[in-house]
Amino acid sequence: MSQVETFEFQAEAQQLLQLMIHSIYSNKDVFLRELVSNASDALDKLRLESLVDKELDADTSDLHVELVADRDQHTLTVRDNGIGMTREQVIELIGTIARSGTAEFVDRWRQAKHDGTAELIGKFGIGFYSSFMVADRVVLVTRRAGQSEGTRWESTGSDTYQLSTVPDAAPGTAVTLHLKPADEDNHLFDYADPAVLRRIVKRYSDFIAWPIRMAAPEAAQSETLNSMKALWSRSAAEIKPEEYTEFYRHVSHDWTDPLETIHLRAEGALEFDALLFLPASAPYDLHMRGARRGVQLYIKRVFIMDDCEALLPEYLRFVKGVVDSADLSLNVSREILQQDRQIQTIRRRLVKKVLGTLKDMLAKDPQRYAAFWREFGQAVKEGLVNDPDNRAAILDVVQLASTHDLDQPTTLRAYVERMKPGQTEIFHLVGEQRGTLENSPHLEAFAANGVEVLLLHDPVDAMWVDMVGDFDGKPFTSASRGEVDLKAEHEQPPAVEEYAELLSWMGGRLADRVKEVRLSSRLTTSAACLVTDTLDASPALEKLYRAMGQDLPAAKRILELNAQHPLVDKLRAAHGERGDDDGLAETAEFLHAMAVLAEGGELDDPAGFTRRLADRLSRTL
Ligand SMILES: Nc1ncnc2c1ncn2[C@@H]1O[C@H](COP(=O)(O)OP(=O)(O)OP(=O)(O)O)[C@@H](O)[C@H]1O
Repeated sequence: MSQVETFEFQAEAQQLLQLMIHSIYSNKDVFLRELVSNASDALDKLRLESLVDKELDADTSDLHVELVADRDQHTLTVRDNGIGMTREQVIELIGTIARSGTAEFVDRWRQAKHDGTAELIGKFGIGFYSSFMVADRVVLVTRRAGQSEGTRWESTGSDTYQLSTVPDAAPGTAVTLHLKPADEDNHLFDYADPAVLRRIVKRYSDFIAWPIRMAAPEAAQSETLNSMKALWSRSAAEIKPEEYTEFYRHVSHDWTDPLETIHLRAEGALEFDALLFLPASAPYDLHMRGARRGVQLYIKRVFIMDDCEALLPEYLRFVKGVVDSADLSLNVSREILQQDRQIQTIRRRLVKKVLGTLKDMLAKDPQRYAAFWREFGQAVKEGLVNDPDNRAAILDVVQLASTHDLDQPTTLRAYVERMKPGQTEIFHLVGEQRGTLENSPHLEAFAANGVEVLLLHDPVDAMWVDMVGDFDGKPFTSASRGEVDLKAEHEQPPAVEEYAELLSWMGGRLADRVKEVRLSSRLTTSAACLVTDTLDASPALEKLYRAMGQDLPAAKRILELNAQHPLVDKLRAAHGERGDDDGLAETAEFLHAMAVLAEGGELDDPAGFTRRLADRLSRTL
């Protein structure tokens, strides 16, 4: 054997390994599912690569996974004759946490001092490292298809691993676990016992498309442990819920149960099977750029690719599963797929099916739907912007916070049913913080008149609400834009003439910041608020565009004053007596600053504001 070199695991990989070794995760059997899953992926990859690259020197005549249990040595080997890994790949894939964002996530998780690993494990698959739940030493020997030499990797799961070159390695990958002693109280079984292995494979890996064989010491022939039936091609009536769950875990690398299973079999002109899942909780990278998305694509049971983006729009990126089409060419590439008419038709069907499933869930099980919405609602709302064809179906399943009941989000349908006689618009208020919205001065007259307002505080809300226009013929109208006309009975007509001079003087004084100063019909208790002119973009939308790197010039707002407020009334009287002086100008500035703060905005000169306010207050004492 060649020289042995020692390497250090990447720091985050070490942390993850420690979590595995000291795992309190009770179900240790799942290590085998992870290893078989990796082996099955490696077989898929080799078959695909040999189809694409006719020159590849690889034998694909008997692709399979093999379990070799040695009770005397107390070892278990999981072997595949799949694609294998090069030395560099072993270092990259096994020595580090390769997937972007995962390392950062583990770090943040540790810093937040979360205890327990079950939840962490649920956030993303641990894969190969789960071997260290059951073994105190792991040896991996692998040879990449087309290469002449193999690589041996060995580790006890501490800080380092050893690498060496193996000239005569068999093609594919063999992982040998030096098993920890069985400790059934701790759910650690004898994984060199064929009966235990049979049970685990049947339970977790039955649907794997490749044979999983076990050499039977007493018999000449090895036995195949799994039925190998592609789950999606079986009829839904004969599939047990556990089978769906295990399949979900296999495709999603999630260790929890799916929230919903969608099994679709399309027949006729375009034939395809789809088995889709809605996860119970969002992955940590749901809102990160470049996160993995899409489902697996199979063509006539042959695995073609993971993360096939062309099959589902980005706003449904959390959907996991498999699509198997009967009619595509095996030579497809990602670029071709985007253009392919059949793929587009399948995609349309899948989107309709997913949105239809959401609608049913909302009607039949609102509580479960609420859990779904908490996790994925923000992503679904992106569809209102990006998928105009399905806008109506998305609007049907949207849940929004509302002043009607601050603890329970509402559907738009329920809002419309509660609209007051004569109310023709759906009112909403967009902002960044839910709390700021709830207390916003813009809501005062709405509250006084019992008119419900939707509180939209997700970044994407600012975008869709302007784009969508209406629901059920009722336009979306911002509570902080243009004039409001609530036709309140108690309201006194604003004393426009009395205020004309004050308004025009203040308009001049604040001209660099506001378009106009006018009397408000939306305030009952606050002195002032800022509103957006009818055709201007809301500040939330401006901010969103800026965050996306598009510089939208800031539109000036309109300052509205409450004529019933003593401060405004006294300012009018003082201005009538004294005209323009510095003290009054400062009060005008204060009114503007208060309006900015009340809607959660930022002052241009917060330090100057507090200095002037402190001066003022000290004079009142
Ligand atoms: N038997 C194998 N044959 C070839 N490559 C493998 C094998 N086992 C693991 N790998 C490579 O190592 C990578 C890391 O494996 P690991 O099980 O840690 O994570 P994963 O399967 O990618 O995802 P997850 O962590 O979500 O399970 C795999 O993506 C694959 O590229």
